Amino acid sequence: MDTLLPVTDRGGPAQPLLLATGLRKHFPIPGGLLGRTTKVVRAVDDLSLSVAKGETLGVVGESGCGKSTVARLLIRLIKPDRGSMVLDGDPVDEPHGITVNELRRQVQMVFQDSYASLNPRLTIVETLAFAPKAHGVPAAEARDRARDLLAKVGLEPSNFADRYPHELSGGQRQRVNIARALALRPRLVILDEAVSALDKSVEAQVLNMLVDLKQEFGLTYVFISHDLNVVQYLSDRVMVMYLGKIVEIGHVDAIYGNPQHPYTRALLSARPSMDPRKRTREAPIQGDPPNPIDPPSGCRFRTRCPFAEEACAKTVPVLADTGAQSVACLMYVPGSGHSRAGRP
Ligand SMILES: Nc1ncnc2c1ncn2[C@@H]1O[C@H](COP(=O)(O)OP(=O)(O)OP(=O)(O)O)[C@@H](O)[C@H]1O
Repeated sequence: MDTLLPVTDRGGPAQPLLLATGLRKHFPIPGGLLGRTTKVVRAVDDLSLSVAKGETLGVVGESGCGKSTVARLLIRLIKPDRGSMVLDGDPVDEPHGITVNELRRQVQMVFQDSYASLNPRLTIVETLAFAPKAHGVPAAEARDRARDLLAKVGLEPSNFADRYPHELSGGQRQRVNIARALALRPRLVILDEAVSALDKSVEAQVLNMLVDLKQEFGLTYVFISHDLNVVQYLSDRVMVMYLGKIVEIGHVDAIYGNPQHPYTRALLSARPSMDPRKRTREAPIQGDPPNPIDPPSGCRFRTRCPFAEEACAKTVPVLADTGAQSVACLMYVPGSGHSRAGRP
């Protein structure tokens, strides 16, 4: 079985809505004499993923591991150095496949900062009608649609349509951002820490709204968050990133119930659990991630891994299918040279 393809609950491979292969993004750092680029930040390195129609793919990992860079690559806010993407069978490739403009219609993004994302000079209804008008929807229809969308995100149109962003609370503004993301009837919505700035009670309301909207509009989500509990609640599958790479990916129950990569195990053990019986005995993760300008050779996690051996410095582990999930660790590769190989 191709380990990158998501698996439906019935066990068969699901049709990917978005397939990204070999994405790489290295950010040059100007330095030295004449500002020549001498070093690069390896933000995302040869990363492949697929998102199935109708699923929510959760993305987790420590700060700086490349989650937002993946999001920005998927919507082409930034161009990959390498790699390709296919949206519902069509390559994202000008001039032969679908254009970046079309990609950005079908794939929308919601960011964390609800205020910075909105134009302070536009009323809410103008904000929501803006993109549809730019795509040729007549003004009156665009405004009607905007009012409908406001109602869908729980904001009474007669009360909110003519307000400005500064007159709204953070939760209300984020509802507007979500409505705006839906205005062009996208198929995939990428939520990058979209609920992280909200109070817990508001966050819960917005999460439930996201679940309802997904159902009503037949959406697919990529949900990026540092909050492991929220990711577990919302996701069908979860992708765990470390220093620009996927270390583990699979069904949410497999990742949370039986994490296999030493990094995933350490990450999950660090999360607060209300139930003392559910606290794991795993050693918490030590230290900070290495500098992405000069990542360790072989496995990038080896400098913090309790199971690291010489082989881990020599071989870059690729994702290996272990059944319910895929894991990039030599311990899961028989004959890899790791003393625990095949019996981690
Ligand atoms: N425009 C840029 N120029 C240089 N380096 C960048 C740029 N954007 C991101 N980076 C670096 O790339 C790496 C990945 O960053 P990214 O924002 O994708 O991580 P993240 O997992 O989303 O982090 P966080 O959870 O803190 O948002 C980091 O080391 C970051 O400093």
